[in-house]
Amino acid sequence: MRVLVVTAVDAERDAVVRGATALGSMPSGGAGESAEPVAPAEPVELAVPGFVLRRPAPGPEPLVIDALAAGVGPAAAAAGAATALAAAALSGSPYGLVVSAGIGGGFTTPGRSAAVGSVVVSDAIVAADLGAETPEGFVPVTDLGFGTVEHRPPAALVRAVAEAAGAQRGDVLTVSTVTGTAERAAALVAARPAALAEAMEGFGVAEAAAAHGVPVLEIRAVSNPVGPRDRAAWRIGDALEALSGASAALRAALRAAPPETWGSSSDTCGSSPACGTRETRSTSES
Ligand SMILES: O=C(O)c1cccc(C(=O)CC[C@H]2O[C@@H](n3cnc4c(=O)[nH]cnc43)[C@H](O)[C@@H]2O)c1
Repeated sequence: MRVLVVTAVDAERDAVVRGATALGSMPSGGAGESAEPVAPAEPVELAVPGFVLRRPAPGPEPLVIDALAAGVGPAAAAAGAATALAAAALSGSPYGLVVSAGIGGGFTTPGRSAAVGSVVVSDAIVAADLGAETPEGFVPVTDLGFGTVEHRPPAALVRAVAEAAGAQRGDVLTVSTVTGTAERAAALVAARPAALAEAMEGFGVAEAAAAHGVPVLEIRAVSNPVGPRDRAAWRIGDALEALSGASAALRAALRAAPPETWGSSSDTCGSSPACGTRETRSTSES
């Protein structure tokens, strides 16, 4: 299977490549075996129009992981993901999974919270601010009769990756404006009580994946709490380290839980018109 991991910036992409390469360099069974690891091979660079993909050295399993830094925000993420997906489909080797990965903010809710340095795997990828402001409050685009505001990864895959990564599962919100007040953080959680993390790219990646009929997942390593702006509280190094670990876990989970175990109930596309008909999605559904 081929997997496309989309990050915002180079530092995140490199953390993903480091993690995915570490397990790939194990001689046979992966992490935990006593045999000496071989020296990891250098990642390979591949050009797609407008972007460069990095491919960690492959492991023994028939799994190819490509990592792409597409830029910050949902529009850049969607453009990068869609370009790579289209190039792969046209080359006759479509991706079987797309992952939005990077650092993010962690919510603190009455029931549970995502601490700095921890990892969140998405039960749902949610466009939290896609809609209209009205005198009665925020109205999501779906209530206006358009599109979708949520994509749901295959539940079995979410469980497998979260377990392998020692991560929490929860909703990951995509915002175009980083939350900077306690009031806004509380409003987001009130609208979406299962929210555990916030970032700026997941929904864009998910829309591109849905347009190609490919399952999607989001992994966020928490670099800061969601709430009042406090740059001094950021722990980007710790989060990138956690992202690396989660990328190794992703590779291990995909070995243990290949696509045929994900079940047929993935509602990645939901009712989104972006998914099109089965015919328009057929290039990557084999
Ligand atoms: O200047 C600020 O106060 C500020 C606060 C949080 C994040 C930023 C960014 O510019 C980071 C954007 C980048 O990192 C991801 N990210 C990390 N933490 C968050 C967050 O709390 N909310 C949303 N996005 C976050 C994001 O996906 C971008 O790729 C600036």
